[in-house]
Amino acid sequence: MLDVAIRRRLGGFALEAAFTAPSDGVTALFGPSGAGKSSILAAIAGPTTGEGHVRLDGRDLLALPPERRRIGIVHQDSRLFPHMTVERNLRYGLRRSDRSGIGFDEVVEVLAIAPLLSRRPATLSGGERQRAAIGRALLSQPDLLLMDEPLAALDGGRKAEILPFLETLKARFRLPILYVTHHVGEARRLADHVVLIAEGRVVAEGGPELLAGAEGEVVGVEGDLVTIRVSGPLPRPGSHVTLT
Ligand SMILES: Nc1ncnc2c1ncn2[C@@H]1O[C@H](COP(=O)(O)OP(=O)(O)OP(=O)(O)O)[C@@H](O)[C@H]1O
Repeated sequence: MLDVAIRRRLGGFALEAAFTAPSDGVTALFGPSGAGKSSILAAIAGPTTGEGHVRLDGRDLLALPPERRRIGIVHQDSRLFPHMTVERNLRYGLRRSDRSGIGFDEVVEVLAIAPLLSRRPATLSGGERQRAAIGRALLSQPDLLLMDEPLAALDGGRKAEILPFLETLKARFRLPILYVTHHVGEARRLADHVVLIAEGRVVAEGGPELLAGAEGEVVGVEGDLVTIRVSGPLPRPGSHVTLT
């Protein structure tokens, strides 16, 4: 199990978040813009500057320097090395690791990267770049995978293209994955566990049924009222959905 308790002051923003996540499967950190989701990931992966702990199966990762925590990160923009082919980007991740568990061929197969191996990032579509970035993160043999809105830069069609890959990788690699999003559909489709964040705090935590009946994008949380902006030909645009 992953047990997170973080307290940080970031300028005028107070982050005080505590939640648990299963050691296998996707935990969606879900909430409106500015809620503190990315700051939680930064606190887990970055230098230890505040109070708290991030215990993975009882071991506190914050007691280790960031480079020894075995955390893989996928950002909204792929951050692949532009001068390297996809294959060299992937092997870079592999080389950094002194363990072998997740294999190169397996990652290439699961993410269907084989046709992209000899190409450079600038020649790839946004979705292809993200698949390569996910592959690189997996090949660093992480004990924990952090994904910070990995689909946010993609349009609807590209998003739909990547979601099945994410479903396969969570089933295949059996890692704890913290997945930041403010899209209900993504959270509901991928998450085994949902943590709702607002104003630096956890306001609700539970199974994906927490999001049953909601569709769209979270724009606000106040007490029990979660405001979702509904997009597309769905119920009534602007309608409010209460999650209890
Ligand atoms: N180093 C910092 N100094 C001052 N304020 C900060 C710092 N880092 C984050 N913040 C503030 O903390 C709040 C939370 O930001 P954060 O990026 O974690 O939110 P988020 O939920 O990830 O939002 P989004 O969905 O828009 O990415 C914001 O108000 C941000 O301005």
